[in-house]
Amino acid sequence: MQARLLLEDGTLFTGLGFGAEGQSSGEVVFNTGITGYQEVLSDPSYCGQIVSMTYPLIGNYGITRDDFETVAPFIHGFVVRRHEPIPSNWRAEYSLDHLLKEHGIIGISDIDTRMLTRILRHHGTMKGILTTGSERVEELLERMSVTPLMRDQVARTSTKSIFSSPGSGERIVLVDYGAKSGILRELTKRGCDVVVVPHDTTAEQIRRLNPDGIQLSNGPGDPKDVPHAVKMIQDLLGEYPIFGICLGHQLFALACGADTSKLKFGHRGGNHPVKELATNRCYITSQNHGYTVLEESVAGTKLEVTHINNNDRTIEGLKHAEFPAFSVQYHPEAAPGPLDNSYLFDQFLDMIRATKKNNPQKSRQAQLAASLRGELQYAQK
Ligand SMILES: NC(=O)CC[C@H](N)C(=O)O
Repeated sequence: MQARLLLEDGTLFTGLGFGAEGQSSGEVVFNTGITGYQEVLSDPSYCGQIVSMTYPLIGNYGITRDDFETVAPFIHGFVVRRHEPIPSNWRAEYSLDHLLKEHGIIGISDIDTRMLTRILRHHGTMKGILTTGSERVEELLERMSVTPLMRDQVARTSTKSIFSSPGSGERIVLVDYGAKSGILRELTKRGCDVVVVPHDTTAEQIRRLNPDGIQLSNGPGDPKDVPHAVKMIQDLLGEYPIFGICLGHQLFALACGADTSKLKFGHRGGNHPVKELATNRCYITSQNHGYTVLEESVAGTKLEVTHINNNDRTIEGLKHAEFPAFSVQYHPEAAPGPLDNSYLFDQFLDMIRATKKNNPQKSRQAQLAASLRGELQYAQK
C-alpha cells in the first residue's frame, strides 16, 4: 500500500504504508534514538505530532506490554526508513504494525528519513499530512493551511480523575500533564505514596491531599497553553517542595517569572549531553521537547540555572534560590534512554526530608488525619 507524507513547504515523500490507513496531520518532528521506539510511540508528550525516527531499522524487536509509557499512544503518525514487520525478540508480544493498526496510527516506511531530518533541521519543524489515500497534493496543502496545530493536548492526555498508587513513604502529588508511566514508576520504586491528579487541579485541592512534595510531570504542547498550571505552582511555591520534569520544568519557570519560546527543531533522542554547572560533570540524557526556557528571561527572577545543554547551550535545569524547588528539561525517568539521571528523584526525596526536618510540623498521625479529611473533601467536591 502506498503512503505519502506531505510537508507544509510542499515537499512530498512517497513510501509504503503500514499500521492504519487514512489521513492524519500534525507537527513533523524527528527523534534520534537508536532503540526505544515503543516508548517514543507511547510518550504522551508527542500528542498531535508525526514522529520520524532517524535510526533506519524500526520494528525489529516488536512490542511488549511492559514497555508502554501510557495506556494508549497519542502520536499522529510514525515515519521510518525501514519497517521490520516480523519481530525477533523473546519479549515481543506483537508487532509494531499491529500496535499502529490497533490505535489507528498511520505509519510510512521506505522514505529518505535523512533528507526529511535535514529539511526539518534547516527550516525548523513544520506541519505535515500523512495519507494512504489518493488526494491531490493541492487539496492536502489547502487542508494543511486551514488546519491549526492542536493547543489542547494537555487536557487530552492528562488523567480525567484522581487516583493513587499507595506506598508507605513520602506522599507525592503527581500533577499529570500527560505523564509518562516512568515518573510514577520511579516514585513508587522509592516507596512513595503517590496521588496522581488531573492537570487542572487547584492549589487548594492539592493542599487537601496533604502532600510532602509535588511532582510536575512532562506533557505535550506549549507551556503557555496551560496557564492554570502556572497559577497553581505560584500558589504552592515555598509551601511544598516541587520537582518539575520537562513541561513541568517549563511551567515552573513561567510560574517564577521566566519566559519560554519554541526551539527551531527541538531535542528528541536518547543521547543529549547536559552539563551540571555545580560539578562541571556531563550527563547523557533522554529528551523530548520543542520548547525551552529563555536564558535572558531568568535574570531578575529567583531562579538559578543548574544545567545547560552541551550541544546548543540552552537551559536544562533550574532551581529556586529561596524555596525547595527545582526542575529539569530532560527525562530522569528515561524510558527510553540512559538511566544516569534517576538520582534526581532521590535528590527530590532528600529535599523533602530536609524540608520536613527544618520544619517539624504535625505528627505523622495528624498528617494522616488531615490527609483523610482532605481526600473526603476532594471526593465530595
Ligand atoms: N516532554 C515534555 O514534557 C515536552 C514539553 C513541551 N511539550 C515541549 O515540547 O517542549
